[in-house]
Parts: sequence; C-alpha cells; structure tokens
Amino acid sequence: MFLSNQIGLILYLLAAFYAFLVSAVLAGVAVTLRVPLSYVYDHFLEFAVASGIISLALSIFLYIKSLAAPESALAPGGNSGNPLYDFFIGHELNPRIGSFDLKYFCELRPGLIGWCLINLCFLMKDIELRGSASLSMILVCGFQGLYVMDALWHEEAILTTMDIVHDGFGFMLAFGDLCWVPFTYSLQAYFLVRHPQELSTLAAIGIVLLNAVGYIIFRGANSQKNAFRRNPSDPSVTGLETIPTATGKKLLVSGWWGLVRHPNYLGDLIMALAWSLPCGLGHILPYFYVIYFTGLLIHREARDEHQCLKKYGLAWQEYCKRVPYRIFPYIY
Ligand SMILES: NC(=O)C1=CN([C@@H]2O[C@H](COP(=O)(O)OP(=O)(O)OC[C@H]3O[C@@H](n4cnc5c(N)ncnc54)[C@H](OP(=O)(O)O)[C@@H]3O)[C@@H](O)[C@H]2O)C=CC1
Ligand SMILES: CC(C)=CCC[C@@H](C)[C@H]1CC=C2C3=C(CC[C@@]21C)[C@@]1(C)CC[C@H](O)C(C)(C)[C@@H]1CC3
Repeated sequence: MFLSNQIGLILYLLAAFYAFLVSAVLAGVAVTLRVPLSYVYDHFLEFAVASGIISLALSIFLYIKSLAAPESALAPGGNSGNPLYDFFIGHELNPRIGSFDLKYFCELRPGLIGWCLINLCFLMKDIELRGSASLSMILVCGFQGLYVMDALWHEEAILTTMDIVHDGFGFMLAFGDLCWVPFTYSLQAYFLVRHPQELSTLAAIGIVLLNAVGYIIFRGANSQKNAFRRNPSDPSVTGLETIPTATGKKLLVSGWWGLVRHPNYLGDLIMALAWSLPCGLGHILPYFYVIYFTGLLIHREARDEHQCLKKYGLAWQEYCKRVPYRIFPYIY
C-alpha cells in the first residue's frame, strides 16, 4: 500500500495543480464568451442536492465494491461488522479502479476546484447585479483561491494525512469531498451576493494581514513537518530540537511545532476567520465555516493525539509536557 501510494505520488505530483490551471483557463473562456455563470447562484440548491445524490451513489458503489475486497484492503476503522457504520466511515481503505485511486482523486480535485468555480459564479452574479465585484467579494474569492492553489501545489502532502492513511472511503468522505466542501465552503461568497458589504481600506488591509499571518503559520508548520518527515537532515530543519521515539522517528519540539501541538490548525483557523470578516459582523451565516471548522479541527486533533499516544507512548507524553497547548497558545 505504501509503495502504491509512492507510485501515486509520482503519477499525481503536479497533476492536480495542472487540473486547476486547465479549469481556470476554461473558466476564463466561459467568462469571455459570456456564458451565464450566475445560473449556478440562481440554482444553488438544485446543484447542491444533485451533488449530494452523486455522493450517495458513489458511496453505495464504494460499499458494494468493498464487499469483494480482500481483508487486507479494508480500513481498520471501517471494518466493524455493522454495515451501516462501515458504509458511513468507509469499508475499503484505498479503493482503486485499475491504478486510479478514487479517494486520492476525490480528496483534492473535484471539491477544491469546484469550490473555486462556484465562488467564480457568485462573483459573476455580483458583477451582473452591481456592475462590478465588491472588495469583500474579491477578498473572499482571492483568499480561498490561494488556499486551494496551495493545497493543489502541495498535493503530495495529503498522502500522509489521516484521511488517506487511516480512514476508509465511504459516505462521510465522499459527501465531504464532493458536496460539503464546494457547497458550504463557498457560503461567504454566496452571502455577499445578497448582502453586499462596505469595507474601508483600513479594514481590508487588516483582514489581508490577518490572512497573511494565518497563511504563514499554516504553510510554515506544514512545510516544516513535511520537510522533517521526508528528510530529518534537511538544512531547513537541522537546527530544530527533537525528541527521539521508540519507533525510530523523532518529534519536533521547537520551531512551529514547539509553539503548540497543532500549529497548522491554528494557522488554518486564523485564515478561516479572515475569510468571514469581509462579510461584516451582522449575520451568522458567513461564520458557519469558522464554527464548523473549529469543531472539525478540535475533533481531528483529539483523534490524532490518541493515535500519536498509541504510536509514540512515553515520547508523546514528554512532547505534551514540553508543549502543553494543543491549538491555541495559553488557551487550549
Ligand atoms: N480546510 C479543511 O477542511 C481541512 C484542512 N485541514 C488541514 O490539513 C492540514 C493537515 O492536517 P492533518 O492531516 O489533520 O494532520 P497533521 O498534518 O497535523 O498531521 C498530524 C501528524 O503529524 C505528525 N506529527 C505530530 N506532531 C509532530 C511533531 N511534533 N513533529 C513531527 N511530526 C509530528 C504525526 O504523524 P507521524 O509522526 O506519523 O508523521 C501526526 O499524526 C492542516 O493544515 C489542517 O489544518 C485538515 C482537515 C480539513
Ligand atoms: C461534515 C462532513 C461530511 C465532514 C467530512 C470532512 C471533510 C469535509 C474534510 C476531511 C478532511 C478534509 C481535508 C480537506 C478538505 C475537507 C476534508 C475533505 C483538504 C483537502 C482541504 C485543503 C487542505 O490543504 C488539505 C489538502 C490538507 C485538506 C486535507 C483534508
């Protein structure tokens, strides 16, 4: 499985970013040809329901396919014997059709690129209604577009995430990737079409700075860990303090990973806030993402702690002593 992931890494390495570029060019052509992209705004619910139905159909297919899979191909967490639970969590770990890895493909491309395209459709609706896109809309679409490009550019990093290594591919991830991400992560842009906001230059600068701080922490932490895991002698991480573990792997205790135990989540949450602020403080809808995402990351952090404690035992306890806060320094 690890070897096939490595092969997938080579095959997929830059393909997701290219897929984004191709989609961007096609979207540019559609805008130039005046294709009425605002149709997606007018029929948002219908598109969301259709994508929910596609996710359900895909999950049923995945579950039926998993029944023929060998025991060794099943996900540890999705092999409880309860068909409903396994259908939801994902019975098979990395379902493939030939060499095409369905989970790896779905995790990044359709949801993330779809999210940007939906945002573009909302931006076009804004232009259609008011003659030009508002500064708030430009900031939201710009920040989220950069986030997606970053994820696609660092595509290989998802090969080591819990979703790929540990979780199965079932309804939860299929629905999350194909429906939840594109249709709920775009709610700020959706909100701005109906509720345009006046944003002062000073407020806009403040929000841009907040997003930049979040991005520096998020990218710095993820890149530091990825570089360290790929090659602990990488010059960018050689000066950092580490704790040895019984598995032979080491844990970083300085740099970003000495600030809190999940600095990447901290940066991600700061960015999430920066995406909501352009929508003003008058409505809860644009803050849905920050609230949901805080819950998701707190739950994810607890699952990861549990796995790391199992994997690293005493070394993890030592890490927790040295770096007492999980996500928010001096708070949590
Ligand atoms: N926008 C969204 O909807 C979502 C975004 N994300 C983002 O995705 C990114 C990846 O997150 P996720 O996959 O949850 O987990 P992480 O990238 O945080 O990976 C956790 C793993 O990192 C390793 N690790 C933990 N502490 C240390 C340390 N001190 N030194 C070295 N290695 C350590 C451990 O694995 P090991 O030791 O085995 O290497 C641990 O299991 C994050 O930035 C997150 O914010 C995640 C979910 C949803
Ligand atoms: C409510 C519900 C159905 C939740 C399912 C959870 C999923 C929405 C998330 C689980 C892990 C995710 C990741 C990303 C998007 C959200 C889901 C699918 C991700 C692709 C976002 C961009 C990041 O840079 C990432 C590539 C690291 C990330 C991977 C995990």
